[in-house]
Amino acid sequence: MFDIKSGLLAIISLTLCYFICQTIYNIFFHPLSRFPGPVSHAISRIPYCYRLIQGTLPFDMLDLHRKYGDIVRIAPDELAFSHPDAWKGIMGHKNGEPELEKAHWFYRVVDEPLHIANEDQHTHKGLRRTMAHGFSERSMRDQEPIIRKYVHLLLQRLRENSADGHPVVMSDWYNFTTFDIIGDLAFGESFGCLEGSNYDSWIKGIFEAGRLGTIFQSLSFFPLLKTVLLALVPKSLKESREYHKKKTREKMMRRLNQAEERSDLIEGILKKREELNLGLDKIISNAEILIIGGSETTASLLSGVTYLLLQNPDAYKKLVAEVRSVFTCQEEINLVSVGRLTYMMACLEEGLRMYPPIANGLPRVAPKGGVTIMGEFIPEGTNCAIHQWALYHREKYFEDPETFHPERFLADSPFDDRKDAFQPFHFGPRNCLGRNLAYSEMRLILALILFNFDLKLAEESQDWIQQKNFLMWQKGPLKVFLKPVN
Ligand code: HEM
Repeated sequence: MFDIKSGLLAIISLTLCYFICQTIYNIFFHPLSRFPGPVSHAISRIPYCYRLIQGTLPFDMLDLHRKYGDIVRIAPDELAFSHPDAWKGIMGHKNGEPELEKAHWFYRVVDEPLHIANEDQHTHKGLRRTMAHGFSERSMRDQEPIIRKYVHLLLQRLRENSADGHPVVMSDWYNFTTFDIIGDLAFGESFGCLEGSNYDSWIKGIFEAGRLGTIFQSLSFFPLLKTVLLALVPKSLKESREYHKKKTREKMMRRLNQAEERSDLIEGILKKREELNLGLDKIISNAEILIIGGSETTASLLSGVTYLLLQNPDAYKKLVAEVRSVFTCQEEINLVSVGRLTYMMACLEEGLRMYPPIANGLPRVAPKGGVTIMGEFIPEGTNCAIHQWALYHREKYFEDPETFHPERFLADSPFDDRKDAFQPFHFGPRNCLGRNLAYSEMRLILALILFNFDLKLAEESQDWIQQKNFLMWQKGPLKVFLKPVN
């Protein structure tokens, strides 16, 4: 007689049997089984998700590469690469062959309109060509007055806030500045962070999105669980999301209603919106990705490099001497003239190496028919990623990687490094469109601060760099004493 008990037993046995067969297949017969890595990662996606959600993935990846080598299997269907040649193999131009598309489980976690950073290859090309105008040398020259306006407000705020002799939270001030600048360049108005000395709720949402993003990415592998959890999201959270969308829409409508032409980052796609078939939602999602990609990244690096300089007094003194000798007054400091600061550039590069704003690997997927990377055949459907923080901390490619040595990036560097491993803005047709803007903006801000103030790290921020990473660094307050130079 078939009763409930034996039915249940049969289901449990079948499930167990399925998992055992799956485990044996993943370890011994899967096309990726020849690649080294921890058995737990070969069997299941869960260990990867656990590290991602815990915020320790960048550091764990370094341990894994040290133990297993340049190519590590970090999930049943994912390989992590840690070698200079991997950039070209995974992200390089493919000369007519299909590119490795961005992994949907990582890039498209919510049902929102797509944008330049997560569109498929074909649509991306047109968008990028159009948006590139806003990032040209000429546009950047036109954008300079906007950028300067916020940097000058930053200097004013720093003077006011340091006057009582207390340390200022530099990490917040860098965030306020870069969010206001990109807000203006993408939406036609700032977030008022510097004005109000406060974060806008829009920006607080971005910080929360980092942690939530890792959870959603992990849930992509467990769709049933995702559906259940989404159904449990409280009504208040859904309402606040709707409110956020409404405010963003109003922001963009104000930009669209501006009559005069504006040489900003969004003008290009506004002009071609019909040709590219871009509705308001898509324009907004592209503006949003500019804010997310263009402000937290530069602000993180500015905080990181400030910390590293203040922990390395020789480098700090050398940089201050450079800024104050190349320029005699602050009016000389602009987006172009900061190009004369060679030591500053080396400091920023070294900051990007030790504290890359995009620390984790962003997975791409091997196309139909597979692909060859670093001489290895990689079967189709395999996720492939390069984890920057881990790669830049490997002794094999960077001499004395734990120490801040800007000299390694100078022309006559005595360091025996593999510089081609260093790609903080990624590589190939989907590399960072804002690279030049980022460098100019960061140099302008840092140069003006060092020209105007002497800096000292507060005691409570000595270990500031010990952070977790949830797609972005979980920066604590970076407290710094500022003393006006004159
Ligand atoms: C230190 C600062 C920055 C770093 C380290 C950085 C890094 C990156 C990286 C690694 C990517 C590739 C992402 C991927 O493969 O999915 C990227 C893409 C992008 N970045 Fe940046 N970024 C920075 C600043 C900026 C700024 C200031 C902007 C301008 C607002 C910007 C705009 C973009 C855009 C539009 C893309 C997408 C490009 C495409 O898909 O064609 N970034 N960035």
